[in-house]
Amino acid sequence: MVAEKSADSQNEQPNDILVSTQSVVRDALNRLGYPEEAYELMKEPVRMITVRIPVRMDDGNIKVFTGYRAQHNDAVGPTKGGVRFHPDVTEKEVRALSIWMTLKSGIVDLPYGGGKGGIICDPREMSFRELEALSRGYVRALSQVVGPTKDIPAPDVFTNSQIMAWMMDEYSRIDEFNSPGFITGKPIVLGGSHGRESATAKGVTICIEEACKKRGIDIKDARVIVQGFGNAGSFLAKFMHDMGAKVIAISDAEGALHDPEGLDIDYLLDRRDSFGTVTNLFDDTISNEEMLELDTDILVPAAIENQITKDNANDIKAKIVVEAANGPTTLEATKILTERDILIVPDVLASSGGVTVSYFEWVQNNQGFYWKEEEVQEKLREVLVKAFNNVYTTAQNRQIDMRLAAYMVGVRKMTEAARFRGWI
Ligand SMILES: NC(=O)C1=CN([C@@H]2O[C@H](COP(=O)(O)OP(=O)(O)OC[C@H]3O[C@@H](n4cnc5c(N)ncnc54)[C@H](O)[C@@H]3O)[C@@H](O)[C@H]2O)C=CC1
Ligand SMILES: O=C(O)CCC(=O)C(=O)O
Repeated sequence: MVAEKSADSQNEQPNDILVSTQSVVRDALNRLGYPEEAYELMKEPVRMITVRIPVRMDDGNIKVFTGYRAQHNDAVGPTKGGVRFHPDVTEKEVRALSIWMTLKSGIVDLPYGGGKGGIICDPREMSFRELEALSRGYVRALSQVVGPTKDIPAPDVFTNSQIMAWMMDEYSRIDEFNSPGFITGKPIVLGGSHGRESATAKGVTICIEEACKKRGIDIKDARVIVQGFGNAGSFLAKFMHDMGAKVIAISDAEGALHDPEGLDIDYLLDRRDSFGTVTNLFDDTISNEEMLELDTDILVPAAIENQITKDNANDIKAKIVVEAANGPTTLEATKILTERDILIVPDVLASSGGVTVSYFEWVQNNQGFYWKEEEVQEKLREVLVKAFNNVYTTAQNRQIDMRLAAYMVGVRKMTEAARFRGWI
């Protein structure tokens, strides 16, 4: 098949996450023998919406924020994925993130396509009232194209259950109907699911357990480094600590903490703020860059994109890299790590616990009957163990890395659904 250059690849940057995602999607579809149309459909979201949201700030002035929602593909079912509030959000990033959501849903076999949203803002510098106005404004701007059977948002970087609650309330007012299934990651009293808050980290933990079995590592003796101390990273550090591993370093946007004897995770959890910042309370910090290169058994990037690149991949000392964050490792770095026999458990598999329990939440909202925490945990484990082994076996059988294997597993469901619908 001819490898045509996409419009984006003409301005290709080495760490351009959309271009690199498209190239792995193309490779996966080619290896599965799908025609070029499948790639044409998969390479971009079917719908990309830009919204402008005016918010009266506390100083009395109006500030107009830009937000995005990408709906990648709804061949399988409604689109689904988180909304991030971050100053570095870009349209291109949201497009790539929506493709990853389609892949995740395919890997864990959910009845969804991928979606993703973002607003360019810094919630760390906004008041509670301003954040509420922004969250409600985003939903008003998108109300015609989202909904429990169309596109279902959820939390992501710097958004949380309170923001989901405001968004659900705004949608319910517009819809003139109480609509808990419009959004997931809600507080329990508003129809949230037990286990959703820690679900991403729980899914990462299950992947670490499975990866350790493959590489003969005992978690009880293992040293772990976690980049990012927010929803994904802090719960993960706690789970690893409780399983007897030594969490020797953690970080946030301001820096990193390192103790070769193991950090006091319960103390750090107690002191972190709602944006996952804790290192600012300490003097003896190191940089995120230094932390990634420390000697360890397991490295979990759980913050942002493009953290492991060709510039530091040769200095990574971990035996296993498990990607809790979306897109933390570039393709060049993936190649280097794989050549060095470091096992990478890719984001679209490792972080799929979040959307899996979001699906459980949506199912519970739709049926109006709620499950116990143990039931959620049991179902999550079953889904993730199966997904991990499916991807691992694909990688072994085809002699390819886990990222490409995960994409091969992930693209299949959407492509088959599109074919049956007669779209390709
Ligand atoms: N929350 C969820 O359910 C899911 C999250 N993810 C991914 O996990 C990653 C983290 O998300 P959350 O934990 O939800 O976000 P969060 O907002 O709860 O925490 C983000 C953490 O990353 C840190 N951080 C931000 N910028 C950084 C930088 N430049 N360098 C180092 N650290 C930095 C923050 O200080 C904070 O500790 C993201 O890639 C997100 O897309 C993936 C699947 C689901
Ligand atoms: O819980 C969800 O629906 C989506 C989570 C998400 O945005 C992600 O996995 O990146």
